[in-house]
Amino acid sequence: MARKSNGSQASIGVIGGSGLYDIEGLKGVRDVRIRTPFGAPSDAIRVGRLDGVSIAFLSRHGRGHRLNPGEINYRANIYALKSLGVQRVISVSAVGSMKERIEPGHVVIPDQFIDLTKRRASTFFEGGIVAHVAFGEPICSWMAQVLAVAGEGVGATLHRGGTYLCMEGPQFSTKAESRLYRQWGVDVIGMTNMPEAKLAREAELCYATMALATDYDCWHETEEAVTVEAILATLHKNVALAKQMLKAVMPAVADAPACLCHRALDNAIVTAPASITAAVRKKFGILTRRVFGTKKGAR
Ligand SMILES: CSC[C@H]1O[C@H](OP(=O)(O)O)[C@H](O)[C@@H]1O
Ligand SMILES: Nc1ncnc2[nH]cnc12
Repeated sequence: MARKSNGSQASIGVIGGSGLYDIEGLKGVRDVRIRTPFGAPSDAIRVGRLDGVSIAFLSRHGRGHRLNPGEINYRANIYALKSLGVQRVISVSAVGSMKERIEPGHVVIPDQFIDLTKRRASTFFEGGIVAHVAFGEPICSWMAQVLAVAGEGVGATLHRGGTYLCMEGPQFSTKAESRLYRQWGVDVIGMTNMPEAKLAREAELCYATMALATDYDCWHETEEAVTVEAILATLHKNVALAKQMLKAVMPAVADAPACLCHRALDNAIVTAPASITAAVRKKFGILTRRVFGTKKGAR
């Protein structure tokens, strides 16, 4: 069950991407500024209730869209959500379509990722503690299912499953790259879901993405190559749909059953407990408390 709001706590986190800088209809709103051992998140986190369900909303690029995809402190964002009690994260993202059948305006719920990012901190587990979490199924299948049902319920043209390729950016792809990714079978392209999804898994949070197609990137022979102008035009329409989907999905997410995502660190930490210093244990507090607390340390 979702934890009901006790002021600054929420069990569901929403990370709003391009075009989604706020959520309408939140009641009892509080903006919480959080400092984490990994630095500052993209913005203050807005905590409130949507139809009685407590949620924490974070603008990925910051309000006003101040951070490019490579500048986002993904570790701080995920850590900050975890520190508010969040257990499930819904990511909302603008993406380019790599398939003819995925038209701008459609919604994709990806189930796989290809990570081509190059210069981002992509793990919490370094500097004295090593962990290797399983990532063969990077998306929480239960969350993906309820997002799909919510999308279909509000009339979205929705594609269940698909591979999201995450590029470094901030420049868009070359045509050669775009054609290559199509040969790989990629469905959508974006710049932000990696390492976000990896970090969510390390933090034992469920994670699923509502990917809003805004353009056909630059591979398409007859459509114009992607521009920010075209993306923003489609985004304004998409964002209304995203907000409807978020509202529709909340009751189901709030009543979610226990999930394996919440045990991702079971058997993942390889550092011998005796080798983990007190300072490292302190820094990793909320991330490792469950495993160290229940197992008297990892193997
Ligand atoms: C302004 S379009 C390009 C921008 O939009 C996507 O971000 P997000 O996933 O946060 O919606 C894409 O990855 C780029 O960062
Ligand atoms: N074509 C594209 N490439 C990368 N990120 C995007 N976000 C939206 N459209 C995109």
